Parts: sequence; structure tokens; C-alpha cells
Amino acid sequence: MRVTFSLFHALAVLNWLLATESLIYFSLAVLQALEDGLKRADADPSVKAVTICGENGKFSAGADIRGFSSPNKQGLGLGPIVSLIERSEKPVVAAIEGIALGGGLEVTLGCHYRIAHVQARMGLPEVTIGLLPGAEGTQRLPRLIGVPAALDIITTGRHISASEALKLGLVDEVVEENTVEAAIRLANRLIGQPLGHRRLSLKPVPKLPNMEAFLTEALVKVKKRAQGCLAPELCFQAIKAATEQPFADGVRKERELFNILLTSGQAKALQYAFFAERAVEKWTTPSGASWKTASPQPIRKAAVIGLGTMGRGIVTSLVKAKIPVVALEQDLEYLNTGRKAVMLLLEREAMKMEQGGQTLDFNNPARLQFAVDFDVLRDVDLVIEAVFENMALKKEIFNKLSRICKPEAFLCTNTSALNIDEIASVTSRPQQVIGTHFFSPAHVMRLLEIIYGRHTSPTTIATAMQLAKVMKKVGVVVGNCFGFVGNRMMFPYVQQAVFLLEEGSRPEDVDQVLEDFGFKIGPFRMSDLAGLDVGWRSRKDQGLTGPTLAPGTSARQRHGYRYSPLPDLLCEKGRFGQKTGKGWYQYEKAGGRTAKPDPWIHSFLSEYRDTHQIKTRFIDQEEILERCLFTLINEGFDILAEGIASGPEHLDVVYINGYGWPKHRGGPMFYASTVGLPNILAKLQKYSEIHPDVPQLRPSAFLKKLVAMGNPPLNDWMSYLHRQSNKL
Ligand SMILES: CCCCCCCCCCCCC[C@H](O)CC(=O)SCCNC(=O)CCNC(=O)[C@H](O)C(C)(C)COP(=O)(O)OP(=O)(O)OC[C@H]1O[C@@H](n2cnc3c(N)ncnc32)[C@H](O)[C@@H]1OP(=O)(O)O
Repeated sequence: MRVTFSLFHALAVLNWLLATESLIYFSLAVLQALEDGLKRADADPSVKAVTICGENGKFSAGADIRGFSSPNKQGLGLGPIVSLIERSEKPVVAAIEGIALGGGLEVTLGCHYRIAHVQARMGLPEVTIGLLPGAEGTQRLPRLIGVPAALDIITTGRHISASEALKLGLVDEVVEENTVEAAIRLANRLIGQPLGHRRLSLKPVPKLPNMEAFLTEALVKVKKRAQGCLAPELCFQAIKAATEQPFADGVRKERELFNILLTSGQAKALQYAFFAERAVEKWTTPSGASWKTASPQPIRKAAVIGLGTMGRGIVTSLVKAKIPVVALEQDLEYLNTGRKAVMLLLEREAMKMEQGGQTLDFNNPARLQFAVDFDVLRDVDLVIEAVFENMALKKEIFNKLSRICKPEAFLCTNTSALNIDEIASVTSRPQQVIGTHFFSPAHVMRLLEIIYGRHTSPTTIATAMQLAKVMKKVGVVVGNCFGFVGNRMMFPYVQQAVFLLEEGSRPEDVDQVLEDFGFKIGPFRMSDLAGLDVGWRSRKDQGLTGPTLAPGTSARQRHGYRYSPLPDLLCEKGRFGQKTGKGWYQYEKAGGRTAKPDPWIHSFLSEYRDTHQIKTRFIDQEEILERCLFTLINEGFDILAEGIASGPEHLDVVYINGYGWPKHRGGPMFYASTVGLPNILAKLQKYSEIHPDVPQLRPSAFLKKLVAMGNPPLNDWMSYLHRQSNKL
């Protein structure tokens, strides 16, 4: 960041480069330089006005997030610097280019005037990392733009465009040309003009006729959206203080609330999640392929095969990413149904985008084309197959693609569990075959699991990762195994949930515990939403149920291990979930969305227990939580040990972005580190002794090893993978 002094006499400009580092966020050095520069400007009578700008076209991304977990808490001295700016007797103008976020935007609120470049983005995203704007931003912003707008910006952390900032009165001017020069011109015009009315700390918060009622209603909304996350509510409290107390008292309140958040585990978890999401971009594979050396190929045109729920969402994502796309179905009837559904999704997306001042062009055949003939795929750069989850069908399609598509084209499969190598084996280009596992609804969910096979080339991985980025998704590169990372960890979680029903719980009990933990939706509500028939089909394919099951197989055992036929029995009764109006819950009608506990299920479970002579017992919340979460985490340790994912952050990013894991708990592996690995191990050992026929409860060897090595911090886990432990 630079402080530029305008010299009155010659109207010349002296650029004193104060920051030695060109970081986009505040380091201690930048803060010190800013403070020194301001003091020098104040003391120098030849300096008549000041402008503050960023380096390399970026104003600032705020405080260094890593500093919040370091002992000398960098950035904490920012509030007094903002006050220092505001008190200046010389006009100070902020020149906002690129981004002004968090503490960066708070610095501009101390300035007397703000000019933004038309492409600049602004925001106070502290809430997203578990904090609140702690450099007096919660007190100045409502004074500048009013309580409703400030509340929206601070409690959501959303970025706003320069044009919205101008409408809100957050900036005084938006320019298309050189922002710094425009700011210097303005600074020079302001010399000698009164500044009192521009000091936000001296202004009252604009009144609302019904402030109290407004705040009461707003708090309800903020809490509902927060889903157990503390920061939005404390942001609210800080803004409320601005409406009730003088500026100085409001600032004290802001500091007190900031400190509560800073020392809460949630801020630590959310900041971990911020860096985890960036860490997974730097992918590597066990064979040494890496983001550093692999280059993505351009995707100028893509195709999607299959316009079921997933295919429709994928097409929508590609259109939104401005990648021309061909959507293919097996016949005209399916194509027309699919086309209608895609157009509906796109219309909705276009409407949403219009509200944010953007447009979506999808009525142009060069952008989106529908077809039934594979021949149209000859010129595409990448195909995403999104048909029914059936190996034979996928192989047939890949074989055809391999013959029709140009040799350089990449072939992706949207399978959620099937073997990538087997699919690739029917093509003549296994190095260009990769799994791209989208999550439903595919145009909304941010996760894209990217699965490399034995022969997948680094270029193919890099291209899939680039595609994720262009579609504004988080790509996570993982190895090939049944269920990959996400679903593989999900199986034991869901399995435990069903076992708990056998032993005495009700679906709503289990869901409630996991929703209270912070999951957006519990396992039974989720299963009803996804459709119970999906898992049933897969279990039939695996020979676990259905006509291929060997006669005489025990109802509750498969291959010598515990098995619950409950989901199969529900499917046999046509209870597929929301789509049939009945599943683990009952719904108002087929396709209904409001889940109501179903007395039928309660008596069905009771009869089931009688039939199998299972004594119903009361199961407390702790056991529900531990059995579901610890088996999921246990599987995570096996995944790490097998090299399927290159670090615990990968598993956490998958769970936060694809499975509704509460972000303020940092993902399952981060959560495990906060619970303490010895505690997890002890509980798994206990449950495993009670249920010796459930292998998923047996502690992973890697978990045992980490405990034996003294429960090292999560960042160090992977370094213990191949180390010898003599304590085992
Ligand atoms: C002991 C108690 C005492 C109590 C006293 C109370 C007094 C309190 C006073 C506190 C003062 C607080 C001041 C302020 O309110 C707090 C803050 O400012 S918090 C920070 C807010 N800012 C953000 O959250 C922005 C985060 N960054 C982003 O959103 C994006 O990075 C971006 C800026 C939009 C850029 O996006 P991209 O172009 O996609 O690039 P990347 O995301 O990949 O980022 C590139 C690179 O930079 C790293 N990075 C970005 N921002 C920060 C940051 N703020 N801190 C640290 N690092 C950052 C990012 O990780 C990437 O690094 P890489 O992965 O490549 O190594």
C-alpha cells in the first residue's frame, strides 16, 4: 500500500513507496509504513493532501489471516491507524483499485473521500473467516450507508461491485481511467476545504422509523442463515451497538466481540478452511505429477451426455462458464424433456444474475446445442458423460466416444463410485480419461471431485482442475477407489445411522443430532431427497440384495459382517423418499419437500426389532454423533494411508463443499484434530468391542500410529505416514 502526498505549490506528486512488500494483505511492515507515512505527511507543512492506494492495481485484501493464529497477532493495530487517517487535518482520498476487502476497506472508511475503479470489488468478508470487521468498520459503515445496507454487507461478507458501492454511497466516485490520478486530482481540489462533515466517527447513524422492530427481525434472519456459526450474530451485535452507543463505546464493544470471535474455535476452523481450499489447488499425485509442471489444455467446446438431473446441472454450469456446449441424449423424447429442464434452469440462473447486473446468453445455438447424434461430438475438446450409474452402459459410451471424438479430446465420467480404470480400458486413450464427480444440484454445489486413473496424464488432471476453476467450483484431485473420497467416507456414516435405527433410534432423532451439529441436512432427510432407490440399485449391482443374493443368506449379515436390510425393505415397499411421498419420513404428496415423522416407520422399526429379536434401547445424542462421525473420520484415515488423497485438507474441502459439513467446524479431519485423536481412538475401540461384526468401527492403523506418535498437529500428519513407530 502507498501513501501519495499531493504538494500544493507545484501540484506535483511525490510517490513515497512505503511498503517494501507487494503483498495484497497487511503485514506488520505495511501497517508500520502506513502509520509512519501518515505521521510524516501530517508533520510536513509542504504536504497539503494525501491519497492512499494499493500496489499492482490492488488496494488491499485486509489483514493477514495467518496473523490471527500467530502469537503476535498482526493487524490488530489497524483500528488506531484508521482513526489517525480520519483525524488528519489534510484531506485524505482513497484510490480503490482491484479489491478493498476487510481491513483494506476499513482503511478507506477512515479516509475523507473514496474513489473506486469501475472494476473494483469491495466487501467486509471477516464473517466468512469467523470474525467481524475489527478496525472500527462495524461502527463507520452504518454511519456511511445506513444500518440495513451495512448489516447486509457485514453479516454476509459478500463482495460488492463499484457500481453498487456508488449507489449505496460507499464511494464518492467511480472512474474508468487511472484511479490514482483521479484521486490525486480530487485531493488537490479538496485542499483547504472543511473536513469535519467527512469524518464518519462524528456522524450519527441514520435513523430508521422502526429501528427496534427492524433489528429484531434482522436478528432472526441472521441467526437462521448462520446455522450455528457465531460470527454473523456477533457482527449483528456490533452494528446494533453502533445504533445505540456513541462511537467510542461502539468501538469498545466491537473490540470485545472481536476478541470473543478471535479466541473461538470457529474462527480457527473457518480460517483453516480458507487456506485448505487454496491448498487443494496445488495438487500432486503419488507418482509425482503436480500442478507445478502440468499445463491445462484450452476447452473451447464441451459436450455433456445424458440430461438427467446431473447432466442438466452440468450443462447449466458450462453455459454459465461461457463454454459452448453440446447436450446429447439417447432419443428425441429424452432430449426434449432434458432441453425443457435445462432451459428452465438457465432462465432461473439468468434472472439471478440479472439482479447482480450480469447477463447470461443461452439462446444462441453457438453457445448451447441439443442433439441425439454422437457425430456432433467430433469437434469437442472435452466430453462429460453423465448417464445412469451402470458400468456396462458407461463402457459402451466410452468406447463410442473413443472412436468418434478427435484424438486430443478429454473424456470425463461423472460417476460417483465406479472404477475409472475399467471405464478407461475400453478407450484407445486412457491417459485422457478422468472422473469428474459433480454434486447435485450440479450448477449450485461447489465441489468437483477429480479422479485420476492409473493412466490419466498430468495434462488431463490439470485440464479438469482448470475446468473446475472456470466453472467457479473447487476441484479436489483424488485417487481411484470405490466411492472415491466423499462417498467412501459417507458409506460408514450412513451405515451407522441405519444401525442406530435397528438398535432403537428413530430417523428424526438421528437427523436432529447431526443437524444440531451443523449439517445442513441429516442422513435420513438426505437419503429421502436423493432417492432411496439409488443406493438400492447399487446394492443390487453389488449382489448385496435382490435376486442374485444366494438363498439362505442371513438377513442381517453379508460376507460375515453386519448388514442392515432396512433400506432395502423400504424400497421393496415403494418408499423411495420425496419422489414417492414416503421414505424415512412422510411428505404431503409425491415430490413434496416437508418431511414429517411417520408413525408407520416407527411401528415398522418396532416390528423389525421384534422379528430379529433386537432389544430396543435408548440411544443418547453423544453415541449417535460419535458413531456416525467417528466412523466417517476413521475411513478418512484409511484414505490418507492409502494415498487416495494427498492430505487431510482434501478430505475437509470435499466434505465442506459437497456434503454439507458445517464449515465452522473445519471439515471432518480438522474436527478430529480438535476432538483429539486419542479420544477418537478410544471411542472407536469402545464401539468396536461392542460391535465386533462392524469392521468400519475398527480403528484405522494410521489413526493408531498418529496417537502412538503423540497426537501430532494436523499439518504434520502426512509426514508420519511412512515413519516407523516402535510404539505400535
Ligand atoms: C488478543 C485480542 C485482542 C483484541 C483486540 C481487538 C482489536 C482488533 C483489531 C483487528 C483488526 C482487524 C482488521 C480486519 O477487520 C480484519 C481483516 O481484514 S481479516 C481479512 C479479511 N480479508 C479477507 O478475508 C480476504 C481474503 N482473501 C480473498 O478473499 C481472496 O484471496 C482475494 C483477495 C479475493 C483474492 O482471490 P484470488 O485472486 O482468487 O486469489 P487467492 O484467493 O488464491 O489468494 C492469493 C494468495 O493470497 C493469499 N491471501 C489472500 N488474502 C489473504 C489474507 N487476507 N491474508 C493472508 N493471505 C491471503 C491466499 O491464501 C493465496 O495464497 P497462496 O495460497 O497462493 O499461498
